[in-house]
Amino acid sequence: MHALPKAELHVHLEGTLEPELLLRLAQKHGIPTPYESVEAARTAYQFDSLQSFLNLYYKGADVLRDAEDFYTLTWEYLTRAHAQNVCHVEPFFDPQTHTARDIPLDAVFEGITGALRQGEKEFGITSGLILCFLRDLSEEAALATFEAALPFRDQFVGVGLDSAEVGNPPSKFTRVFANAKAEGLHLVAHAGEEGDSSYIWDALNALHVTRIDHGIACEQDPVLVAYLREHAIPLTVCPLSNLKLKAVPSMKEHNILRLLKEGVCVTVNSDDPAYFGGYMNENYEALVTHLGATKEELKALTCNSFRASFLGEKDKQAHLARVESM
Ligand SMILES: Nc1ncnc2[nH]cnc12
Ligand SMILES: [Zn+2]
Repeated sequence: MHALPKAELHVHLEGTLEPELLLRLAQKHGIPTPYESVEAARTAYQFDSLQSFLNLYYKGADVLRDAEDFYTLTWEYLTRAHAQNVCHVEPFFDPQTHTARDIPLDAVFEGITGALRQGEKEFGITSGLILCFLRDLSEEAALATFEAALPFRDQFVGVGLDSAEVGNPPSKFTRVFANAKAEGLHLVAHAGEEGDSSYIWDALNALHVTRIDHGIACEQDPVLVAYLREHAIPLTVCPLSNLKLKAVPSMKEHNILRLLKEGVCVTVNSDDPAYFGGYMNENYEALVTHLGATKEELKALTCNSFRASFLGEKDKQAHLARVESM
């Protein structure tokens, strides 16, 4: 499993901020931190809901101030991903978390894409960056963010939707997703994480996304499960995240392998690994330990990660052939 080549399609770069780096950057910028030590930070990372996590996650992101910080953040993530045989990544970032603090967008892009380029050069990790809108903010704010990001259009391949789900349905963002589609961008959205299956339908029908982030609530609606299977709409599932944020009561009750058996294109991802206690391999390991995932199932999940990616057909086939040969 460790040796299997994998693609990661659901990871928030801000969620890869390990306590060690958080403290280092706080010291660099002379910012008081809410944590006295790495241990204190890890102890504080206890959540009972998505919102309780987001409160700490946005607070942590405050230490990211300049291009060098975004470079280091992304580089450290890529180094960990490479050590776990992740060979393609489609990471998210939240520009509004940074522009709200007057961090210029060009510093954010410069740092992130500089590291992604270096990751391809040094590790051979290919990537496609996804710009996420914060759904608890207005669509006007998302539209302004999208306009501001257009000068960097060649540095991202898609747009997504994240932050507090319940009460912020995808259809709130219909216009900005239509604009992104007109720009030829890929469309994804978090849906059915804490929200019910109606959020997934809404993301499909109102935003026309081609991939759903999380999506575990689809099981509430058998018609939706059949739709996802028949239209080959992938789900980027994040098992450890779902456990930590109590989207599932226990790992034993996680539905990822049930959905795999039902023919849904489910994939394994880490979401916010610095906060949820594991990167890609720890997420796969949880499926072996608690759900008895077999080698064939692990291979099917890694194959799905390439099928569900925004790689070109030739690259997908090359990766799939490598997995099949193992
Ligand atoms: N799991 C998650 N759900 C929604 N927004 C997020 N932002 C970072 N992680 C998230
Ligand atoms: Zn997420």
